[in-house]
Amino acid sequence: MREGTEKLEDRLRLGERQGLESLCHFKQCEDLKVKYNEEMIKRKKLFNEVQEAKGNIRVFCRCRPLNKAEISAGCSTVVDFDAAKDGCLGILATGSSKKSFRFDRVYTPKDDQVDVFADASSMVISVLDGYNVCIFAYGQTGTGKTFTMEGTELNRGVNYRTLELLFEVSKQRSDTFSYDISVSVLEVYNEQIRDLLATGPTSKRLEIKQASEGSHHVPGVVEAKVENIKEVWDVLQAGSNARAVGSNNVNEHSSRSHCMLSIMVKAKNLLNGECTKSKLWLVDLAGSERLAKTDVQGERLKEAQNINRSLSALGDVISALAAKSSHIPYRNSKLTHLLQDSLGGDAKTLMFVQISPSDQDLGETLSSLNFATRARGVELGPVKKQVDTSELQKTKAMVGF
Ligand SMILES: Nc1ncnc2c1ncn2[C@@H]1O[C@H](COP(=O)(O)OP(=O)(O)OP(=O)(O)O)[C@@H](O)[C@H]1O
Repeated sequence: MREGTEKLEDRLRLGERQGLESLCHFKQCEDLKVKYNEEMIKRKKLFNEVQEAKGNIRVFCRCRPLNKAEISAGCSTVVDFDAAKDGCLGILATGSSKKSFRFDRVYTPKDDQVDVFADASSMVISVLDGYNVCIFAYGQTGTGKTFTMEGTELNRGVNYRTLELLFEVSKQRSDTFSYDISVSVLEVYNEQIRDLLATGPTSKRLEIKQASEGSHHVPGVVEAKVENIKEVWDVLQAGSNARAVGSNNVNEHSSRSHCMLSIMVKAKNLLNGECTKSKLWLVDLAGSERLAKTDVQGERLKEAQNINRSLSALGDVISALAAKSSHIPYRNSKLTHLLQDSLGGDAKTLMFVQISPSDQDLGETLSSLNFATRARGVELGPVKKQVDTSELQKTKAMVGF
């Protein structure tokens, strides 16, 4: 009898434990369901934002503050931010006339790096969903292109924040997706491509090739696989240092070359085996100001001609896209040829047009704003994922489809 009671008690304890376990399991399922629904709402929001972004080149305009030299020289501000919240910007041209411009966003000198990146983040994340993306900063020297893209150690810019966000989102999605992220850092100077991550002597000329599936790449360029944000910082620093090594005057040199960070993403959907390959370009362009022909000669003249040529080529590509021309002249410069997959077609493009507030820079400011206005009119093609079908076929074969 006593033995029977003990057995009964054991069975009750076992039943209680199993009951608790299934309750826990139920609770876990409920938590997962909530998490799943939250994730789906987030994805839908992102999808809507990306859909909204399709169909044109988005243009964000950012104006830096007047600098110390300008203040002590008594320069005045020609930019009117009264309607900046609505994407409108006024430029007080000569006399009392005012010229108005409209962009997707307008940032005043008071807006910080966090404000700027918040608006770019949905486009950045879409690279994890298989879209090609290009974000570039355009403008006169000294207007803050490098500040927006690279930032400073204490005030990091779009490049670092992009990778930080990509790691964060890929971690959140680790139940359903696996991601491989690698990074290349290139510089285009005088129409020559330089690999800023290459170590040792690099006498080899780097050229752009088209792969069989149509995408463009530079054979031989270092693609550094990055697993976490610490590694990213090291890679970005290595690129930045290499840029400095190649020149006597870093700032001078940086205004005369295009610095291009390429982030390659290979994604695998763990549920259906679908694989995508996509690329995100983050580009700090050379200064867009036109130098008077009489002011420059020798090496400086060659630099200026190459910058003019490549920025004109960028303008021509944008115009051809706007005109829905059957031929888009990507190959007229190294810059546009490199960006080919991420400019036009089914890619998403974001341009930061950087301006100075100073009356001394009025001419260059108007020229940059006109360039950006033309770019904003460009309609791109339908949104399509860069599905890597070879990987999909491999996975399907493995699971016996
Ligand atoms: N929004 C901003 N807020 C505060 N300082 C800024 C801002 N934008 C630019 N600056 C400062 O202005 C100076 C010039 O900026 P930066 O070097 O980024 O210009 P740039 O357009 O990249 O020039 P370059 O073409 O010569 O490379 C830097 O000292 C930078 O810190």
